[in-house]
Amino acid sequence: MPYLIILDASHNEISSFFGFQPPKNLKEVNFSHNHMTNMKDLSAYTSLSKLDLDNSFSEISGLEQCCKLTNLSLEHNKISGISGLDGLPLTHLCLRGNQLVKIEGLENLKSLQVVDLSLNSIKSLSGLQNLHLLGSINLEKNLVLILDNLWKESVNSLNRSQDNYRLAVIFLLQHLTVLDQEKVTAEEKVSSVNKFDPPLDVVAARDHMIHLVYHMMQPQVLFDSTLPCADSPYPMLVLTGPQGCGKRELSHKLCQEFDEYFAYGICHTTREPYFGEENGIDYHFVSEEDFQDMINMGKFIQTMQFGGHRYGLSRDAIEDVAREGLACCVHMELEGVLSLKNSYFEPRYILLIPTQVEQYMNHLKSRGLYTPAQIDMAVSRLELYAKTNRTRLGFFDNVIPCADDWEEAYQTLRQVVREYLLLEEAEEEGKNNRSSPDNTSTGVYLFVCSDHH
Ligand SMILES: Nc1ncnc2c1ncn2[C@@H]1O[C@H](COP(=O)(O)OP(=O)(O)OP(=O)(O)O)[C@@H](O)[C@H]1O
Repeated sequence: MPYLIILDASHNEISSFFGFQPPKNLKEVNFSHNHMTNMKDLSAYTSLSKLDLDNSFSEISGLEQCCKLTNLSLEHNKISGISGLDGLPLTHLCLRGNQLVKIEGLENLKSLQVVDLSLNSIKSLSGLQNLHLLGSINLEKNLVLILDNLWKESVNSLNRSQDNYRLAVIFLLQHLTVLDQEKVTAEEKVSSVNKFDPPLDVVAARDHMIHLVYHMMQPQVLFDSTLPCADSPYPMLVLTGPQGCGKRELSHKLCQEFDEYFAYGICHTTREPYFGEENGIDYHFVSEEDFQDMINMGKFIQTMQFGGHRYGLSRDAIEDVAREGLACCVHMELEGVLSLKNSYFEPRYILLIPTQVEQYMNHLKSRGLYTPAQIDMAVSRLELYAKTNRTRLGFFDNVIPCADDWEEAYQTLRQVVREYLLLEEAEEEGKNNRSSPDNTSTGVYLFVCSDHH
């Protein structure tokens, strides 16, 4: 039958495999449900595009030359390892009901769109990560319960329960449209990203929500930082920028020089103090447990995780400063800013951004506090700040470039703050009219009334 195109010989008792002259145009063959045990070389069947071989094979072989094979079903065999498929143009592959324990040998099947690996003993999903066209996968009835061994660390650490399974797989295989025979919905895709790699705004919104709810569960109190009018919120100054960019030193310096206006807001952290740092001056150094207790008691305005430690600005830290009649000056990373922006405080945000990457790296190295990985992380976050500044107009009230020498940056910062405080104008006025009362001493008032609001 030289013109045979489709052959269905399924559900018979055939034990020998392809024992006939290869018809030149044979495209689809179904030999499933027979008694075959060994695959054989099919290099002469060059037109084959669809092959069903549900039998008793324990190994895949002989398909290497089938350069048109797009659909292959090896359902219900005894295959314990995937091999011999490299480079085939397969789009559909079914290995349901075999003895697979891991996913291997698929990395070069770049055209794969639909894969059925159900009813095996697969424990890990690694082996699927580079299949960018994969839209449908069936993993039902496997051991993929504990998704360790994954290729994304965020999922590795978070995903330990069956509940997370579906979202974790959807997150890892972002092109999926069908998982375990169920359509992947847009909501699931969003939830999976929000769970395993949430955008900064989502993290900030969650952080704010937690602190707001815990705070609302506490008895209500009138705070010193609550000014009587909504138009004049309590004044705060936030210096932000990547780790070690100098914002901490500049905040301290600013609070020293402008001590009639600002005091340093002391955050809490769970990290150990560095050499020379003092509890209650640089940070309140607390245990993980105490930090969590403070969250539960609604003590924080915002918190963030950074480098494996937690940081948080407490209401009391702000209150301590407000009680003195001063504005609170704090420094924090971008995530902290995003969370604080959700609160009712309306600080001025000043971004300090290192302009010389090399210099910034050397500075971090010279501090002797960070591992190379931490330095890389800090440097990679430069772009995050730069991008936020580029894409979110007005997100930062001022941007001050800083190089190795912070004196120049401080002078710019100082000038910016003097403008906020309307000190120049007040001095000018004082010069012009020496007899008028000096209004520069009420720093809080001036700070609020500047052109920002
Ligand atoms: N409450 C907070 N929310 C968000 N970020 C914070 C908070 N408190 C501190 N940070 C920031 O966390 C980062 C790590 O702080 P840490 O003091 O451990 O690092 P550092 O190496 O001394 O860096 P830096 O000199 O910038 O403070 C810093 O960028 C710091 O500004």
